[in-house]
Amino acid sequence: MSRSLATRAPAKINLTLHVLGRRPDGYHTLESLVAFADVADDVQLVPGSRLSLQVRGPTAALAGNDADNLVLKAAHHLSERVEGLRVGAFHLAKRLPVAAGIGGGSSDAAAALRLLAQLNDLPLSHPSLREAARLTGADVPVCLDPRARMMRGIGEELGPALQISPLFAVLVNPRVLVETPAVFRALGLQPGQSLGGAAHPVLEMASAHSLLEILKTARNDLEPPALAIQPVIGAALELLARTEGCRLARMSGSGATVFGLYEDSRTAAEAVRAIAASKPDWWVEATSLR
Ligand SMILES: C[C@](O)(CO)[C@H](O)COP(=O)(O)OP(=O)(O)OC[C@H]1O[C@@H](n2ccc(N)nc2=O)[C@H](O)[C@@H]1O
Ligand SMILES: Nc1ncnc2c1ncn2[C@@H]1O[C@H](COP(=O)(O)OP(=O)(O)OP(=O)(O)O)[C@@H](O)[C@H]1O
Repeated sequence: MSRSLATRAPAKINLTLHVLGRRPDGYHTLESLVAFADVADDVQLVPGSRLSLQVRGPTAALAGNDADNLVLKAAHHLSERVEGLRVGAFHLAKRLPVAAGIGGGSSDAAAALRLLAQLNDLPLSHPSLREAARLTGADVPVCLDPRARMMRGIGEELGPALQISPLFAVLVNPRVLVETPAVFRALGLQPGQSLGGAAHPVLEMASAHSLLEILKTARNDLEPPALAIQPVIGAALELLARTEGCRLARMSGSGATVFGLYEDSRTAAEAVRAIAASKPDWWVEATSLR
């Protein structure tokens, strides 16, 4: 019997997210510095003759039907493109919040593609793998090789991996589901409309301190429309911003997860304690981002 393969599916954090316009097909063009957390789902693949999926874990019930899971969607896209693809039984341990702006489903799908690549001796740069990622969702390509990098276009244009100094972060999700299409719609851009405007600030990756200063000059353009849909996101941002040592509080992706950045792990851990004490039902995690 073949050995099972396993990988982690880390949360994706949009440290910045600038919307540049809306394409005639309705998708929005973006410029985003993406990083990855050390909180993650776990994906396992037991090689076998049939493709299947079993989802367990604290947030499994929120992830929808297994048949609609992005893990299977990605695997189907790849098997349609690679003749004789070896497959098997996927096991997903789901613990990341769902519909939360941290790309949980996208990262699971990308993890599944990595495992299929490993099983079939395909390099991560294989065109069919990249195509399967792109067809599965806008955030899947950046999650294929989960290291900090710039993401452009609608998510398919990726910059080189960036050696950023790990950032000490706190992730907060007020446990409301936010659907990505609704947030983009609430921006109110017309198909074909361009916002022009300043490109992303140049990222000098000298130190965590200078990166923080650069991040402060950027923004997440999806924050205002997401807050209009779910005002509790504003409360989460305020709570983070008020914790001692918080250098920056911002929303990730289309929300509702927000992140705070801190100078060190001690102040980050202290912030987790303070927020968890006042909001015991919220998801609050200390993590490093890289
Ligand atoms: C907001 C981000 O999380 C930032 O990283 C992503 O752009 C969203 O990526 P995603 O959730 O993988 O998005 P998809 O599942 O491909 O698309 C969901 C919906 O979001 C909108 N969408 C998504 C990506 C994009 N660049 N422009 C869009 O307008 C579209 O209405 C699309 O129908
Ligand atoms: N493996 C999965 N994990 C979570 N959700 C999934 C998965 N597969 C499919 N879904 C569906 O995808 C939708 C979006 O979930 P996901 O957690 O990926 O959103 P997100 O964090 O907002 O993603 P993004 O930041 O890429 O917009 C959910 O409503 C869920 O029904």
